[in-house]
Amino acid sequence: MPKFAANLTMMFNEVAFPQRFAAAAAAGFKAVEFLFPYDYTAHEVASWLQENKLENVLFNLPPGDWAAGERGIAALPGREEEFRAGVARGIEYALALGTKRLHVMAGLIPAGADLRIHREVYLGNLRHAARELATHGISLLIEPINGRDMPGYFLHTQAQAHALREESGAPNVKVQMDFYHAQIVEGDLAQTFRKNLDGIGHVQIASVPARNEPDDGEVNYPYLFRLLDEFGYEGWIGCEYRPRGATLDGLGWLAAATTQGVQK
Ligand SMILES: O=C(O)C(=O)[C@@H](O)CO
Ligand SMILES: [Mg+2]
Repeated sequence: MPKFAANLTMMFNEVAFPQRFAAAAAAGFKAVEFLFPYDYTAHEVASWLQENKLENVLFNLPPGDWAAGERGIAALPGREEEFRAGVARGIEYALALGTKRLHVMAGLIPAGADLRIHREVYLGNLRHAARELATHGISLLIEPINGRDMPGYFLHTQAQAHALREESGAPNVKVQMDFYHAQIVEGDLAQTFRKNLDGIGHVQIASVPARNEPDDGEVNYPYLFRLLDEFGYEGWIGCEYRPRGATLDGLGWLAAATTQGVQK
């Protein structure tokens, strides 16, 4: 049965990050995801999860200098040492939080760069991270991101991500299929999901094109939720959207999905 996790980076921004855990739990969520926990100690974040009986289903490995505009370093030559240190830091947090999925961002590639070089670096880093994570039973996720929101990002299409996943040779490398990005890049969401089901480790949702609640725009989410159920998807669905107004006011879609028996 599809299960929904609140994305605390985008949702419940009415309150500061530490208070978003209680807000999500009060709204009925049993699980949360967020981009980065590193501004806080692992102990602090673990305590917010425990106090609110929440599971953390996903966060990202350190992405390089985010404030300076970096969006991951996994495909950037010359950053391998920093990448490995980031993997160790991510594992340290994942163990403290009980997290079983870590997303690794590939990075922005300069125009005209030799993509073969970036691909080789990326595969080498994926294999290293996957090996380290496997010893703790953690999956490594890679996510194609649309080039309108993130121009220059290395990974765009589902096919590209699944080809790299297979080439990594690591069974714990999975694709994070964000329906918002996938719809913007290529559409054909239902068939693409069905075809790649075994290689998908996490799903994220938002309306297209506004990236708000999944109850408007060009994607029919009630239909997709039913399909995910029929296909036997057992993973989490991260609600990675920017609420149009107050987060609670926009949760009607979740109540409807729950009533229809989508969420258990
Ligand atoms: O943009 C997305 O979609 C993401 O999931 C990123 O926030 C990277 O995790
Ligand atoms: Mg996403």
